[in-house]
Amino acid sequence: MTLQVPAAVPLKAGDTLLYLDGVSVSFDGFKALNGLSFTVAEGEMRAIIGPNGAGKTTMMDVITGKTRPDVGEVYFGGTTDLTKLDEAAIASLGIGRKFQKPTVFESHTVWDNLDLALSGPRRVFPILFGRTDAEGRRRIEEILETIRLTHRRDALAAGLSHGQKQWLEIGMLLAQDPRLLLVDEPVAGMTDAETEETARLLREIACDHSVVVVEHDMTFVRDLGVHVTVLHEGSVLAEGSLDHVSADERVVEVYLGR
Ligand SMILES: Nc1ncnc2c1ncn2[C@@H]1O[C@H](COP(=O)(O)OP(=O)(O)OP(=O)(O)O)[C@@H](O)[C@H]1O
Repeated sequence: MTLQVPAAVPLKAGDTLLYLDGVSVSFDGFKALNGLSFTVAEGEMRAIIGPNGAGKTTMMDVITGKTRPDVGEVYFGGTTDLTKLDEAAIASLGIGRKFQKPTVFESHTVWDNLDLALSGPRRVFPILFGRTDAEGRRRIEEILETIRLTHRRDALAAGLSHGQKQWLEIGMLLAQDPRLLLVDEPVAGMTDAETEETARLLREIACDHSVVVVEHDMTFVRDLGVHVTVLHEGSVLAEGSLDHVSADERVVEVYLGR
């Protein structure tokens, strides 16, 4: 095991869960991120909005270690330098990511999907032999309640609606007990009712997790009722309540007015 000595931790990162400062990423000379700086506090839910190409996916890729920044600082929990770690190490710190397209195991039941996700590959063996312990079963029941799928527990994931598959995948993230959930466009393709329910569901999850949600659906972002960071051309254009950023002429011009 290598000891991580937080040598030159910026003091300002100390009381944040997620800290990005001056992060830039170039692809063939094009700056997808350009001096991106923002922080997320422990226990906070933050919405990230911005036009296509603003850098939202690249930002998620940097946080999860999929893409290395050319310059800039990225700290988790105040002291862990994420730019030094690979994707697996970052995931094991408790940063869980949900991509836009659900990737549940279609031929398994809702229950088994959650069981498999509960604490990773180490547990596949007990699951195969039906040996998930009482604590594990209690945790799955709790997650089923949160993701509104208790009544579908024995259904094959293939038979769920698109919205329910998204909820199941959020549940699979929860099963890994992350400190920070990164959720990419969760309501794309959902019905209005599912979208409303998803805002409620994420607000419940945010009571005991930190969450970063990327989303284009403004009705949904309003329902979340959280601070919003507006990205544009790889950096932060505006930040604050949705009402605050909606009143910013620059935000209207590059995004909301479109
Ligand atoms: N691997 C790559 N190679 C070259 N260019 C890339 C790469 N990844 C992203 N880009 C470019 O960087 C810019 C930012 O892309 P990114 O996907 O982060 O934006 P986004 O805000 O997530 O957009 P969307 O809302 O469409 O998902 C875009 O112009 C994109 O074409």
